[in-house]
Formats: sequence, C-alpha cells, structure tokens
Amino acid sequence: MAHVNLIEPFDFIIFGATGDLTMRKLLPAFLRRFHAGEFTDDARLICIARSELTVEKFRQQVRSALKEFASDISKDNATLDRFLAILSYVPIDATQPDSDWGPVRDALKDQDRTRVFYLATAPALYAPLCAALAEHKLITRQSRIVLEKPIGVSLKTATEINDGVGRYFPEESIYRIDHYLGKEGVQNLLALRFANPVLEKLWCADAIEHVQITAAETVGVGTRGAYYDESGAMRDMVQNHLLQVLCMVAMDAPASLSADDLRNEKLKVLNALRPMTPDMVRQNVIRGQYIAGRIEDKPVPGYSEDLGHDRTSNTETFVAIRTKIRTARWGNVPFYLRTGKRMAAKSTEIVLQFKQQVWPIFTNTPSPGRLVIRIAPDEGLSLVVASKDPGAGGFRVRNAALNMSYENQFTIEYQDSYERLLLDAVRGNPALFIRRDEVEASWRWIEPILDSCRHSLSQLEPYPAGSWGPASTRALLARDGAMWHEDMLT
Ligand SMILES: NC(=O)C1=CN([C@@H]2O[C@H](COP(=O)(O)OP(=O)(O)OC[C@H]3O[C@@H](n4cnc5c(N)ncnc54)[C@H](OP(=O)(O)O)[C@@H]3O)[C@@H](O)[C@H]2O)C=CC1
Ligand SMILES: O=C1O[C@H](COP(=O)(O)O)[C@@H](O)[C@H](O)[C@H]1O
Repeated sequence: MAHVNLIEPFDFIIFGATGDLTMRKLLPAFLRRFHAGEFTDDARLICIARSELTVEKFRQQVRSALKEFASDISKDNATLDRFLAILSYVPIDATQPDSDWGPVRDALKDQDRTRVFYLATAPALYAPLCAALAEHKLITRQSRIVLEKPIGVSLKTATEINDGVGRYFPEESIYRIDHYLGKEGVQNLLALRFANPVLEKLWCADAIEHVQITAAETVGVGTRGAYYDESGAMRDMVQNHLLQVLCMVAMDAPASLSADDLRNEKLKVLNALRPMTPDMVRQNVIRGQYIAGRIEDKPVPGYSEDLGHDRTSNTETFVAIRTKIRTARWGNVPFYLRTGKRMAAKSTEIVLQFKQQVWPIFTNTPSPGRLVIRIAPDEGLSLVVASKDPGAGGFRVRNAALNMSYENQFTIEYQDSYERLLLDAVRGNPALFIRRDEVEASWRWIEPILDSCRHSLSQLEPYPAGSWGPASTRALLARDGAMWHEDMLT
C-alpha cells in the first residue's frame, strides 16, 4: 500500500460543478484520493453552478459520472456513499448581483480552515467571481484560488484576467493549473535530467540533433465544439501544455525544486523562444483540420460534421511548429512541436534525436540513437542505441531499444494528474502551477503566430481522421533532414 500523507480538513469550493471538467476529471480525482485515505470525511466539497438542483439530485448526477469516469473505484459503494456525503450543492449565478450567497457563507463558517476556490467556468467569469467572493467576505488568509486554462485568449485578455484576479488574491495564492505538469512523465524530466549527470551532459546542442514534442489524440472535439471552435489547437494545447513541456525539456537546472526556482528557469526558456515574423510563420507553422476518416477501423466524421455547423470553420485542429531556443545550451537545435485531434494514435511523447557520429567506421550506419520519453499511454522511456548485430558473417550494426515502463518498474500512485494537482493546491504547494509571468510570456510568443494565421499566412490544410496530420508536416522536418518518430524504422 502506497504511503499517504493525510491532509488536514479543508473546504474546497468548485464553481462550474455541473460542467464537463468537474464531472469527468475533478470529482473522480477527489474520489480516488479519498479512497486512498488522503483526506477524511471532515473535508467539505462545496459545489456551485447555476442549475437549480437539490443536493440529492446533484449527488445523483455525480454518482453516475463517477460510475463512468472512476468505474473501478466507484464499485466500492460504501466509499462512494461516504464521498457523496461530503458534497454539497448551491445554485448560484455568479454574474448576478442578487444571487443568494447565504448557503455558501453558512457552509464556510470555519475561518481557520484551508479554503480553495476552484474556477471551472469560462475564464470570462474569473474576475467577476473573485469580486463576488470579496464582496461576500469569503476570502480569508487561508484562501487560495485555482484557475483553469485557458487564461485568456490573447496577451491582453490574459493580462486583464490576471489583473482582475490579482486585485483580490496575492500572486502566491493564485494557482494556475496546467494538468500536463501533473503528469508523471513530465515531472520525471526533472529527475531524468538533473539526477543523471550522464544524461544532462548530453542534453544540449553538442549531442542533440533535434527535439520532437508530440501530443496526439484520437478523440475529436466531442461535446466541447463551441469552446474549441473559438480556441483551436494553438490556444487549447500549444499556448499552455506544449510550451510547459518544452520548458521542462529545455530549461537549465533550477537552484532548487522550490516553486519560484523552477518557474524562473521555465520563464527563461519562454523568453528565449525565437520570435516568429509573418515570414517565419509561413515557413515554420502547419495548421490542419481533420476531415472524415477512420480511427481504430471505425469511420469517424470530419470536424465540420462534429461541430454540426453548415458553415465552414477556419479553426485548426492540428498544429506543427518548428522553433529554436536562443540559448547557449540549444543554439541551432530545432524543436518541433505537434498536437492534433483525431490523429492516428493517442501519443504524448518527447523524442531527443542524437547526432550522427562524426567519423563512421562501420560499413553500415543505422540512424543515430534517440531517447524517447513516453508521457502517455504506457509512461516510460526508450533509449535507442546502436549495437552489434549478433552472430558471425561480418560486423553489422543495428539499433536496439532499452525500454523502461513505469507500470512494470513502479507502483503508480496517481492515475490522473488532477489527483496530484488538486491536493497540491490544498496543501499549498504551487511548484506545479504556473506563475503570471509564464502565462504572459507564452502569449507574447504565440500571439504573432495567431495573428499571422488569422491573416491566412499559414493555410489550413485538411487531414483525414486517423492520420498523422497534413502531408506537409513531413516536409517541415525533411528540410532539416529529419523525420517524425512514427516514420523512423527503429
Ligand atoms: N472540459 C475539459 O476537459 C477541460 C476544461 N478546461 C477549462 O475548464 C473550464 C470549464 O470547462 P468545462 O467544464 O468543459 O465547461 P462546461 O461548459 O461543461 O461547464 C461550465 C460550468 O460553469 C457553470 N456556469 C456557467 N455560467 C455560470 C455562472 N454564471 N455562475 C455559476 N456557474 C456557471 C455551468 O453550470 P450551469 O450551466 O449549471 O450554470 C457549468 O457547471 C473552462 O475554463 C475550460 O476551458 C480546461 C481543461 C480541460
Ligand atoms: O487541456 C486539454 O487537454 C486535453 C488532452 O489532455 P490529455 O491529458 O488527454 O493529453 C485535450 O483533449 C483538451 O482539448 C484540452 O483542452
């Protein structure tokens, strides 16, 4: 049984409690940690949304969501019932001044408890919600606020949100969540790099030819079409998740694992990203949109059909970007970022492609080795190295992989990154959350790309569902003499 650190009783207030994120991710994550014994029945989860529901009706909805999204653990009916008893529900329209906040005030009588407000609503509500919390005197010294992504849709809107929330909460109490930072494989980058001097010595332009960061999904936009069509892959995935992973891959060693030391190093990477002029966007950014195709041998509709619109949309469901990081460590090394919906496989991974040997002495030369860091599925590592082909008959060299899978090697403690992050917010550990200046630096780099795309400098290319994106994605790497991981033989 994994060791658990019991958390003191706390109050956790979720705004947006009837929404997709709460039902699919937040409450299943809480149930798992409750089941693991990380907190007890004294904790309170106060759930808020506009829908006029009784607490019984709300708990019924949660029960069926948990049966679906935590199907293993919710079989334990006794634990499930105890967990549901911790939940209360208050119907409030957070934007209406005449809403009755009385039940929330009553539920939050204990001023000394840790209090976490979690905003799982549209980001436009973040600042008004904070103002309402202040007006109703609900913000205590023990209060923190968690903000879901996206923080804005541009630098300007992100700054407005940060200012709006910052009026009521000090920066150290603001937890901007990026669930990719809660993934084991992403955190393991710290251990892999900074606890293995041998790897860290190779982690630079001297040894690395290029770096690929991929977050490919087989799912489409599902029920989130209205949000997604406004957002697109660039805002939904690149501005936050991919750039955070890039920071963890490219940053220098922090002085310590403290939140600010980590964030300072990540910020340096964001500030060192080569800015994109419109010309560079044309040459280094591919945008695609899925059309009908097949996934796991079943036909799936295209993006327009998924949206149910009769108009065409100019929103990208796929992005590939070639960029560089202007630091002594990385010099001229290309970083390729790629994400898309309805792709050939669910695969979140980082590939560090090593350089070719300078003076080949063998009659055959396999492609240079690489390190593959699998974040999902099947978290683990593969180090591809050249090896002598065993047996007689000449000296031939071929690649072979050293594999490590987390599942075989360790007991995995957190199944979903929200499990760790929610409880980090309760414990007051902000290391895996994003600081204001990081969010704004990300927008500063992305915005010129979005502007150029809006002016159609990067055309939207169709790709069949179930593929690896538009055909031109290969050419983006081919011009550096490189290829995407799935095209490599071994
Ligand atoms: N879903 C996901 O997978 C992810 C979502 N996010 C982010 O999380 C946030 C929520 O997303 P998601 O759950 O998908 O969105 P949904 O649209 O499914 O849910 C929004 C929630 O907000 C509530 N709400 C809306 N207006 C008000 C209001 N005026 N006062 C109080 N409650 C209100 C809605 O309930 P009601 O209608 O009953 O009021 C509902 O519970 C967004 O910022 C999104 O970008 C981030 C990563 C992934
Ligand atoms: O934040 C988001 O992430 C998911 C992908 O997350 P993953 O953990 O399954 O890789 C993505 O589907 C969603 O569109 C986006 O908002």
